[in-house]
Amino acid sequence: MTEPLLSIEGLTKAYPGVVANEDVSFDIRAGEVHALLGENGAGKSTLVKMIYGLVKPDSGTMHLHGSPFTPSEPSDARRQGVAMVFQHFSLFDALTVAENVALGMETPPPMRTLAARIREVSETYGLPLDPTRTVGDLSAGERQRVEIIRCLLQEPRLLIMDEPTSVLTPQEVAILFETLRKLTSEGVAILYISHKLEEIRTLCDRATVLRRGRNVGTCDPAQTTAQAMAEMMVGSAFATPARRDTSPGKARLTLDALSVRAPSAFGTSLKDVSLTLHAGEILGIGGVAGNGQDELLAALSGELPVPQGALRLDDTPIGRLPPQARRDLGLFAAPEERLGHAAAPEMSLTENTLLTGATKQNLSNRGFLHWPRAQGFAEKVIAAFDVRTPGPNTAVRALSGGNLQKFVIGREMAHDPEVLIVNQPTWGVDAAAAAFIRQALMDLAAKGAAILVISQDLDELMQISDRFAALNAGCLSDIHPTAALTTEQVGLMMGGAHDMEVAHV
Ligand SMILES: Nc1ncnc2c1ncn2[C@@H]1O[C@H](COP(=O)(O)OP(=O)(O)OP(=O)(O)O)[C@@H](O)[C@H]1O
Repeated sequence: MTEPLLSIEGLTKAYPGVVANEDVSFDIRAGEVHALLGENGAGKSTLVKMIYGLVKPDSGTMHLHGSPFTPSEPSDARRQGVAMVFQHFSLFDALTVAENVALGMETPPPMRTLAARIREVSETYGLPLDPTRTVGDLSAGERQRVEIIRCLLQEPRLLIMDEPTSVLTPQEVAILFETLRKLTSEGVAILYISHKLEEIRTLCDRATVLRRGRNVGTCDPAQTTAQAMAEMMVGSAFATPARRDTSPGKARLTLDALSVRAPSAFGTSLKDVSLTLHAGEILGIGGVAGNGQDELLAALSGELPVPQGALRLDDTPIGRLPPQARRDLGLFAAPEERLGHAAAPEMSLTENTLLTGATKQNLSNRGFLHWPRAQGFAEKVIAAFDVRTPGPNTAVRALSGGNLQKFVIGREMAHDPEVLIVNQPTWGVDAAAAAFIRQALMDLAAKGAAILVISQDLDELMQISDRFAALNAGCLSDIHPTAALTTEQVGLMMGGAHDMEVAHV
């Protein structure tokens, strides 16, 4: 039996109204990939923040290599060999890779030495990255490599990764797993948070499951089915989404040869994009992040004005209408970035209902807000989407990532939209909640809504969408019925084979 690298004994941390971690104990061994599982709000982020010195436990102890470990801040944790790659990268777009890495170091070496070190680590660990490239030009996978290399330069003994594969292509996931395996062969331990259970079964040696802040057990993922792990997290069985029979209705939303410049320097311009979205269908748009997804959502939601005639809702040209005017016509949208875009972090859930629901739910009248009604609407969303929070007056920033996602998607769906555009609807959401959101989208389509789902999760799109297209460098592939597509054809569409022939059934 290997001596534990890190032992955690009875860690407890409470926030107002919620115990995020309660008496959590487990060990992490050198050279293992240890998964930390749990549904949204189970306390995973809180636990790793305590290990990384960002949050101080109320009680409990930790030992690193047998010595008491009480990191007072992240730099203290880093000095003792603990590194962390966050879900949200903290990089400056306008700086180079090497400059970004230097910013994270307490005493950076001269730039040439650092660039050489980055090249060396990048080659040793199979993470291709040029230190002189500007970060704004990098893909999500390459940005993540900057963060990983930044960590590896500190030669960590424990590397914590928070949902590292949610932004990666399948090929990038394979590269990352190779790197992690090399690290573990050198004795580094990896603490790995993810909701992707099949990946955990492939990669991880052990998994510890948190449920409502408590450790409910450790299992061997290779010997446990994904469904069994999901049920351990939730404490009960849950239903997987069931496809419905579809009969698409009339065309509702039509985008006609839209070309539009990206609003930001590092965005992607849309090139000659045409699509028709019908009542009662889900149209899935796949593709690797950064290929025009944000711009497409912005053009459809009204945040990015386009030529008036390029976008029509039924027969009405709406290209220049702002988001609120589109909502008045029944078109709602939920963007990918939940903090700061879909929701205002410092405002309460009740206040956040006003952002998109003021008119549709009659939450304001001649400029006066109707608070009881807004609160009632927030409570309805919380109940319908099982948002774990002490109540509607909680600030958005206090919600766990997955619970905020449930709130944002639930808020738009609760308006009973006629046309709904969503980007990454289940990003960071646990298996049971993802199944719930997917089922809710299918039910809404079955009631006649026209739904466009942009997602990087191909399995999700194959499961819920009736037709599928892929975005690549701002161009949209042809649109095909999902049921007729093979994985290989989908890969080709994502790679930019726009005029491939697909057998229609
Ligand atoms: N700063 C904070 N203030 C108040 N409550 C908080 C704070 N941070 C976390 N919480 C609460 O603690 C609980 C655990 O949250 P945590 O972020 O650790 O969950 P998680 O398992 O990482 O969830 P997810 O998978 O959704 O990211 C949640 O109920 C959350 O609302």
